[in-house]
Amino acid sequence: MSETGDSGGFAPIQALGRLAPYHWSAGLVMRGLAELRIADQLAGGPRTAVQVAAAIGAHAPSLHRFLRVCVLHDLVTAEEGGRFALTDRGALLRSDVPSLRGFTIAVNAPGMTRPWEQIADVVRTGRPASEQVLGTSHWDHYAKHPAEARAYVETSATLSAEAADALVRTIDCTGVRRVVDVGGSPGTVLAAVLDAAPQAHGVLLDLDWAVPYAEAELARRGLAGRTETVGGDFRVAVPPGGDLYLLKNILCDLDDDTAATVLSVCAAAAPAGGRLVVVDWEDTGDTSHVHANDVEFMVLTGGRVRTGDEYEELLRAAGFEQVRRTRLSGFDRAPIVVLEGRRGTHD
Ligand SMILES: C[S@@+](CC[C@H](N)C(=O)[O-])C[C@H]1O[C@@H](n2cnc3c(N)ncnc32)[C@H](O)[C@@H]1O
Repeated sequence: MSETGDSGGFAPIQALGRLAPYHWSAGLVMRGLAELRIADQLAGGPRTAVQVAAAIGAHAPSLHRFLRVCVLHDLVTAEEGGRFALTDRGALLRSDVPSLRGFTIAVNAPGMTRPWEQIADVVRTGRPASEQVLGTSHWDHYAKHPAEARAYVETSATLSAEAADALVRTIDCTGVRRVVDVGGSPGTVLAAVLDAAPQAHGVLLDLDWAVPYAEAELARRGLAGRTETVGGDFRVAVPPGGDLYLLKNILCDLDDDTAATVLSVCAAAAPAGGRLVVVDWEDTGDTSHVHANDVEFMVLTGGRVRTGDEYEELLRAAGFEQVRRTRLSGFDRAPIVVLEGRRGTHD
């Protein structure tokens, strides 16, 4: 807000009027820009809508009108001669460099946006909306919508890469022989652990639809010979005999009862003394970006972001002892906690 009480040159009511319409929001405009691969076309320099439309096979007058809305979200700028230039923000939607293009498409896909349309109901009832609006759970929706699944998995790989590198600097991988990554697709985290533990073999469990993505990634990383993949439901069973069980960003998607079930399933599969490592968003008490993730889980799956104490309590209740807690460095805006426990010797 400026000193005069304006917001971006608008009176508050006008500013809110421009913020309120969901379908004008940066998210959906970015999704259009990303799907049309417009940023790729502008990466080499400013071009007119006619030039871009010819390259991407679009209706030039409509593209021109759409690009003017992209200007409002600082994705492009309008230049002389009717040309549009890419901004630094818009460049993050290119498809030919590591970018947030996949993320933008994935988080604005119907599997995510349609449950969010029920936000008032979710808040009223305390129940997630996916089943009600999609007719299936959040994760099973991907089995029926491969394009959304692909965008989600690509995003997951991009977003997990940095955390996976931080994780292998945080936990001790010395002497690990058999790592079981529970809900591990697309394999980014398992690959990082196996790179840090060259003596280890890896097993990745995920839902059937997600397994091929993990297989492709593990093969791409040259790890096909050191890994096996299993399709299944971690609420029912996980592969036995691991000396290290990994659950990264799994508990945040689960309500307390299901989280307790999954941890008990892991405890039953692990040998006495077997290690469990939970890596997840942490509610540190301060308002942070993690609270947006928290509401996302509330809406989509009924999960939630927990405090370190809450995670620790879940681990201990499932029979994991000697619980140690640390945090991944470099994730201050959305803290990520790491809890390590060992399965007790008693059953
Ligand atoms: C938020 S992602 C985390 C992926 C990975 N651990 C990471 O951090 O990159 C959750 C994963 O759990 C898998 N998943 C969800 N429900 C599952 C279930 N009931 N059984 C097995 N996997 C499941 C999803 O398919 C997805 O790959």
